[in-house]
Amino acid sequence: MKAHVLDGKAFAAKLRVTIAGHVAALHQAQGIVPGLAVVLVGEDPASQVYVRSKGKMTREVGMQSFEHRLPDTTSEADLLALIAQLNADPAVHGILVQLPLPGHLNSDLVINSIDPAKDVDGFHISNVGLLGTGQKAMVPCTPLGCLMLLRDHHGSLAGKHAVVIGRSNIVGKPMAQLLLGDSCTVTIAHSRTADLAAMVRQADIVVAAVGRAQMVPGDWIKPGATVVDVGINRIATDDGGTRLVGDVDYDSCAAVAGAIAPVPGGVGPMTIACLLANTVTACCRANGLAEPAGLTV
Ligand SMILES: Nc1nc2c(c(=O)[nH]1)N[C@@H](CN(C=O)c1ccc(C(=O)N[C@@H](CCC(=O)O)C(=O)O)cc1)CN2
Repeated sequence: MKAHVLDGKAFAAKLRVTIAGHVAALHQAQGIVPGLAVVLVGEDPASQVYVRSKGKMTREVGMQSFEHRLPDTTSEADLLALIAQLNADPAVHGILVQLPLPGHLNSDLVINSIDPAKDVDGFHISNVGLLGTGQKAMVPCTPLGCLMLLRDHHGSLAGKHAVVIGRSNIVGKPMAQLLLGDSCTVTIAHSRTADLAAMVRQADIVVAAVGRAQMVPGDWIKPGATVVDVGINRIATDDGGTRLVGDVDYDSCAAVAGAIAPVPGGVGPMTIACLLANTVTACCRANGLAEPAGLTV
């Protein structure tokens, strides 16, 4: 059996077309243009690529993009002052601080200084609490993208056993909350889980977000299970170059799974599309307007 491929690239492209329609309608009916501010501190090469892509796609769907690039010597006080300015700016509906931040900056402090209503990453402690208690929140983009792919493939997820490998605040924990919200039975596993292979073999849905290249082999996967790979790992190739791989060993997992989200082209593109979706949602909430259906949970 060869697994069905969950094509995040195609899904994200369609979602961006839908978002562009909502942005145009907001402009026409209300004279409002949603605005997204992205803050990059330092020169991490991968972060620079993601931030460039975010700006480009923001503009492509018709929203305003505000980019702030700060040197890696930026003090915490200066970064907090910029966030305070963006919090107060009515043209800015969404604020995102690209992670990771340079080591001298306290990420928790910085994230929690963002107005929760503009926290389109869904990382602010208020949004974490709202999501965890089943209330209306801003939902982290990568887990939201995974959930959209899973719902699109399965319809209802109720009763399925989902094993999330990884316990990060960005992916693992919010992913588990979202799957619980869809009535899955959820196990959060991690590098210190006893007999991880046996645990993963019980899963109808595996979400791998552990940050270790090709860690999950095909013989950990229950035949027919759905595998969502969140990993982004660059590994060396024999010809001296590099290539991107996920946290699962694609070929052996695809041979056993019923469906699989690949790397690249699976969850990654969904992350940015969901960021744009969250910005439209934040803009509608800020203006007391009905939220378009299908952009969040
Ligand atoms: N503030 C945030 N920081 C980070 C987040 C986040 O959601 N918020 N997530 C990641 C990085 N990220 C977005 O910021 C991101 C990662 C990957 C992709 C993507 O499209 N990947 C492509 C491959 C791209 C490549 O070739 O390198 C794919 O998987 O197909 C988009 C966004 C950490 N920081």
